[in-house]
Amino acid sequence: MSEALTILNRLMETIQTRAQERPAGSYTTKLIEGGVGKIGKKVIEEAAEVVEAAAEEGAEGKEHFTYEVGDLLYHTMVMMAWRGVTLDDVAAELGRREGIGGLVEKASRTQPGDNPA
Ligand SMILES: N=c1c2ncn([C@@H]3O[C@H](COP(=O)(O)OP(=O)(O)OP(=O)(O)O)[C@@H](O)[C@H]3O)c2ncn1[C@@H]1O[C@H](COP(=O)(O)O)[C@@H](O)[C@H]1O
Repeated sequence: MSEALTILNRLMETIQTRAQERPAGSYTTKLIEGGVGKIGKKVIEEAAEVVEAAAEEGAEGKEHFTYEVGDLLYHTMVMMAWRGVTLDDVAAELGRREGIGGLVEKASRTQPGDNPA
């Protein structure tokens, strides 16, 4: 397994354990106990910060963008744990989509007479 996947798996395990055991003094516990409202607020906030940082130029901008993507991934993974969805579940969904172009998939959902987006 790549180093990146090892770290993502380890982080997910930590988050899932926090979600089960709810230790005091854990930020993950606070998020999980706040439910979809609290976690969702952070996911939206971090997504906006990712978009903002993506426009920043240079090596510093890239570093900031990478930092914000880390925040977004962490908070999305907390939402997954709260919802009982695993990394394997999401990977399986992405695997199911492999080879199906986005535009082809969209066309398959579009009914004749629909207003093209
Ligand atoms: N990867 C992360 C991680 N990434 C980001 N964060 C936290 O996410 C928050 C990001 O929110 P902001 O940048 O908006 O900072 P803030 O203003 O302090 O946040 P708010 O108080 O407004 O929610 C910060 O508190 C970060 O520390 C994380 N907190 C925890 N982890 C991982 O989760 C593990 C368990 O953490 P605890 O549950 O806290 O023990 C840690 O060992 C890490 O591996």
